[in-house]
Amino acid sequence: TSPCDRSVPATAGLSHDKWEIDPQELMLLEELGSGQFGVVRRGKWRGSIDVAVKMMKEGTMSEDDFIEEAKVMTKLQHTNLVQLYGVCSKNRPIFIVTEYMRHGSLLNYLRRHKQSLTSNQGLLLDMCIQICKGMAYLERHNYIHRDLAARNCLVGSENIVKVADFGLARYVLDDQYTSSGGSKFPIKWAPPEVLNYTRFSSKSDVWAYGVLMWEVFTCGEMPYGRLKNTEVVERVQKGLILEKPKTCFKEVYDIMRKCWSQLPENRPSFRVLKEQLISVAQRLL
Ligand SMILES: CN1CCN(C(=O)c2ccc(Nc3nc(-c4cccc(NC(=O)c5ccc(C(C)(C)C)cc5)c4)cn4ccnc34)cc2)CC1
Repeated sequence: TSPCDRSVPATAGLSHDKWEIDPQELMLLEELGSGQFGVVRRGKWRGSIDVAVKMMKEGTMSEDDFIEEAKVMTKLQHTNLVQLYGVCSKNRPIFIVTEYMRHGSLLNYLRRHKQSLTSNQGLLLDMCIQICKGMAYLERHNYIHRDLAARNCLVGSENIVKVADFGLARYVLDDQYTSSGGSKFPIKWAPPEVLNYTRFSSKSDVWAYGVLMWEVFTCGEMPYGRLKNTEVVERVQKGLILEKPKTCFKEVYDIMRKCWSQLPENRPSFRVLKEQLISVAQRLL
């Protein structure tokens, strides 16, 4: 049933704000895993719509700020963004309800299908293009992700790939995650200006996107292998970059390298990246 379904009394949406979901309309099913915030479960909304429900462990996020932001997030709609349907904020823990992606995180998908994916450059490039389209939409709406990585993208049916949890990083309370010196900070996906001044922008998302491309073409290897965070910071600041993945066209690696320009202004926008990747795909495949 779509929200404009007439079978629901017209006033129904008015009593609740439309981003507020009535928990009685949710049926919680199996656990999908747990992340930074606690348990995530598959569910059914209004009996038929497949959803993922993040149950936010108390004290893990600044809830009121997030609930305010959820109104904006529900308006961000694109085929390559995991759609936020709404929140259940009237009781604790709060629930974040999104569309369901049946194949889980892109990182686990790459690792699970490494055998068949390694030889399929076309599919790997298509995954990168899909994510780039989602990120170009966020860029157009001046929306910064702040934690773009293969672990934060999700895979649905027919090799659909979508960007998830955009903007959520701002509401994490754990300073091990939020401060660049913290043990949980995603150092390996951060550009120099984020490491030095935590200056996030769409151009810092572009740097992270370059690392995500490297994750895709290595089918889920850990960037910089077992190097410690301090060693990675040193290398990045010296301008050392990730080497070309074995199974990756040189033209594709050249695009990755542009995402790792030291200065943000020398990195391409997602809009430009999308055009470059599509033309490489047309030429090479
Ligand atoms: C054949 N395989 C069997 C195993 N398998 C699964 O179990 C599986 C299937 C579907 C899954 N889908 C989803 N899984 C999740 C999910 C599951 C566990 C953890 C998380 N992630 C989080 O909770 C989380 C992510 C990021 C962040 C910050 C703020 C740091 C950026 C905070 C919290 C998401 C969210 N989803 C949103 C839409 N669809 C899903 C997840 C797992 C995949 C398929």
